[in-house]
Order: sequence, then C-alpha cells, then structure tokens
Amino acid sequence: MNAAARAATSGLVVSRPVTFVTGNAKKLEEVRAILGQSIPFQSLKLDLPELQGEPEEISKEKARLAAIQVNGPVLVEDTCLCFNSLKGLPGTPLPLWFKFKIGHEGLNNLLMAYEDKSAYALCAFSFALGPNAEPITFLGKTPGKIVNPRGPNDFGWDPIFQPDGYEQTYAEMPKGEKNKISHRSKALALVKSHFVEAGYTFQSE
Ligand SMILES: O=P(O)(O)OP(=O)(O)OP(=O)(O)OC[C@H]1O[C@@H](n2cnc3c(O)ncnc32)[C@H](O)[C@@H]1O
Ligand SMILES: [Mg+2]
Repeated sequence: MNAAARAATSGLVVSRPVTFVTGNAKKLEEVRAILGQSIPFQSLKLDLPELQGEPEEISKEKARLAAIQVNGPVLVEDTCLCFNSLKGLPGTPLPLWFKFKIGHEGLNNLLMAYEDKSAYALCAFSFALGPNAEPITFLGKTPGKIVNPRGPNDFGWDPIFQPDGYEQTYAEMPKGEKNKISHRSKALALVKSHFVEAGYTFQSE
C-alpha cells in the first residue's frame, strides 16, 4: 500500500498539498525521480535565506521560513559536501565558494595538503505541517572521496564526488544509479516511511 492509500484509511487529514520549496532545478528533478508517485507534491521556487550552522539546523530553519511563506505543509532540503580532513568543511556554504570562483579545481586544491581525500554528502530534509508546527528532519549520508572532476558538469559538485564502492563520480553515473545510492535518496526513504507511519492525507486545493 503506498503512503496515500494507507493515509486514506488511518491518519491525519491535511487541507493542503505538500509544497517542496527549493531554488535548485536539479534538486527538484532528482526529488521527482526518487519520489515518483509515492508522495504527491507541488514545487515552489523560492530562494530562502540560509543560516550558518549545522545542516540539520539550517534545514529546520528553512522549513520554518518556507511554512510561513506557503502557509501550509512544506518540505525543504539542505545538502552539503563535507571533507573529513577539513573536519566537515566546506559544508553548506558551498554556493558561496562557487560564486567566488573556487570551483572544482579550488575544492580539490583545498585537499592538496592532505593525504585523506575522503568526504561525505549529507542531505537534510525537513518537513513542517504548517507555520506553527515544529519541523521534523530526516538525514541521508553517502560516503565517498574527492577526485579530479569527471563527467558532465550540470549539477554542483557531482563531477568531483566518487561514492565509496564505485569507479564513477556521481556525474558519470546514469541518473538512476545516483538516485539509488545518493544522500538524497537515503533521506527521502526516511521521509517516505514517516509519511506512511503518520498516515497523512493531503487534500488537493
Ligand atoms: O534552494 P535550495 O534548495 O537551498 O537550493 P541550493 O542550490 O541553495 O541548495 P543547497 O543549499 O542545499 O546546496 C548547496 C550546494 O550544493 C549543491 N548540491 C546540492 N545537492 C547536490 C548534489 O546531489 N550533487 C551535487 N551538488 C549538489 C547545490 O548545487 C549548491 O551549490
Ligand atoms: Mg540553498
């Protein structure tokens, strides 16, 4: 039984559909592909301000802000790429690093002085039922290492991240393969389970 079907028989009825709020079209593409029909949602392109801090807190705060703007149930996500030799940096402020043109080469150079090129991709989804509800967060983590860029350059740091157990970078993998093992799909698996357990029914507008 999928989340919607189960919800219809048991849980909480919510008077609005879920809105996935993101300013990133590539993220949206992956979320659509991973969720399929399991959680019906609509999307809204908003660039929400991001706090500094731990990914979980950044994600929760994004959900609070999004729920106020949408005035209904929202799902948001914060993703970071963390280098073990730099104790988890660069982390979330990556868009800034790219903006200042550090780019893939710069990210590799950051690790030049270190033997340990290991890293992990961390994804924090937060779901809030509305502006007055405390967001719940779901984390997904995929370990790997930082390599010289390989593969198409169409989504963030995908060309420099090679997940453990694979010879290809995220960018080189077929999309379906990345979506099976990614930080994003692991976090979304937890979101899906939560929706099934809570038994939400989201009514269409
Ligand atoms: O509106 P939001 O959802 O916040 O979109 P964003 O692009 O600001 O996204 P994040 O703050 O979560 O992401 C930080 C950076 O990491 C990049 N990124 C996120 N997920 C990625 C993935 O799966 N592969 C490669 N790069 C990714 C993204 O393009 C950003 O440059
Ligand atoms: Mg962002």
